[in-house]
Amino acid sequence: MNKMSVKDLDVKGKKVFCRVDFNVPMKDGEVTDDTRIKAALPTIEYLSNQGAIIILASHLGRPKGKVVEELRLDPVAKRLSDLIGKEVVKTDAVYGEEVQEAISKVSEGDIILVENVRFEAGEEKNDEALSQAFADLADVYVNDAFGAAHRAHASTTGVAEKLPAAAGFLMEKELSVLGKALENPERPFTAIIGGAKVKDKIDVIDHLLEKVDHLIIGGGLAYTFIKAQGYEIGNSLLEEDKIDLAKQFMQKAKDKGVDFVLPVDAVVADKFAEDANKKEVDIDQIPADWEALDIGPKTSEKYAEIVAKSKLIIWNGPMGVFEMEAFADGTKAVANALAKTEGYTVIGGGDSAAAVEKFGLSDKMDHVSTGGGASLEFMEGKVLPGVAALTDK
Ligand SMILES: Nc1ncnc2c1ncn2[C@@H]1O[C@H](COP(=O)(O)OP(=O)(O)O)[C@@H](O)[C@H]1O
Ligand SMILES: O=C(OP(=O)(O)O)[C@H](O)COP(=O)(O)O
Repeated sequence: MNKMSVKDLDVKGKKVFCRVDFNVPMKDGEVTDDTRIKAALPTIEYLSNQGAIIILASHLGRPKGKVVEELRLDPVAKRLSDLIGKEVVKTDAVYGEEVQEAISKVSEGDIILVENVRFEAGEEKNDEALSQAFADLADVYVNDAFGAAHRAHASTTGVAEKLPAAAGFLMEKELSVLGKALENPERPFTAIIGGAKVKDKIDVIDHLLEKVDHLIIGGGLAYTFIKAQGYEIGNSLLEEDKIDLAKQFMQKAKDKGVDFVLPVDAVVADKFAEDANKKEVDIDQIPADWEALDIGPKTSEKYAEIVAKSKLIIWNGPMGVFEMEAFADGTKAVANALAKTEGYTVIGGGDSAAAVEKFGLSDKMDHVSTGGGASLEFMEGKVLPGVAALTDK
């Protein structure tokens, strides 16, 4: 990467404004999954050991420029403190005097976490004054928030333009793994795309068709393709206005010699519910009043075979409605196939990462990205603003 690394900075005794992605799931004021906090520890520990004064900043949820009590970062500060074995000073302010005062009271190696940056209306607007207020707190900037790198906000891009700005270790690792995978893939290279909406995955499918040997489609978005092949899909998810595009993708795959793989069978249900009546049918046999909520066993087997012989596999999006146990088998089967393969496996964040975690298979994957939207945009070939804003080497 041609961007400055945290390793290139002399941070001893310096104030470092470090953007992290601590947008973690919470319930009843407790952090329920600390994966993202753990993922930022190497950078935080390094800065601390180097004798920097660390001012951490993150968003949590989407408070839209207002203070939302449940979205305060106090539980996150507590969990970070437990993980790192050191006090973390949490401020109620996002910037300004209260934060300056906290900074003046701590010593080298100490850690401050400011309040949820999205409590400020200027954050998502990439407001000049807020960016400057962040810059005024510190000598240098480090961005370790890969999960928010696709956002051009005050704490991800604005402030980066005002201070020497470097990538943290998590940011570097994410970019390096995803970058290597896409630029110089080991072959056969397989991408598995699932989830709900074709609309959201158009760019990624289009970009991946230029790169992969096998493109596997699962989840709700598969049925627009099945419909495009001329089959009845009942009440399955359909984006009518994307049928033509689905046809174009299948044609493009043919032209490029890409193996475009669609479900051959499905688990159909008579309603969208855990206790629905369900049955397995071939893909050309979906009954008119039923909907396909998971890939079927033949499809799972076929996908697992492709995964087994691939050298590199990227996965984004579940194969079915995995939140309901009755329709989780397809997603489980694909997760297990990835866990078993000798190929290098990359999980593209979001729902797939949650699924892999739920099945207890995260440790079996080579790389589980901390960014859903960010890894998707990266896979679309887009420049991430949070990365572009960092200082060139
Ligand atoms: N066959 C299906 N029918 C309806 N929803 C599905 C199906 N397969 C997967 N889903 C849903 O897709 C959602 C995940 O989609 P996701 O990948 O997060 O993004 P997107 O909605 O943008 O495609 C999950 O909540 C899952 O329940
Ligand atoms: O959780 C996040 O997104 P993700 O679920 O797509 O990884 C990031 O923290 C970005 O949050 P945002 O989509 O509210 O900007």
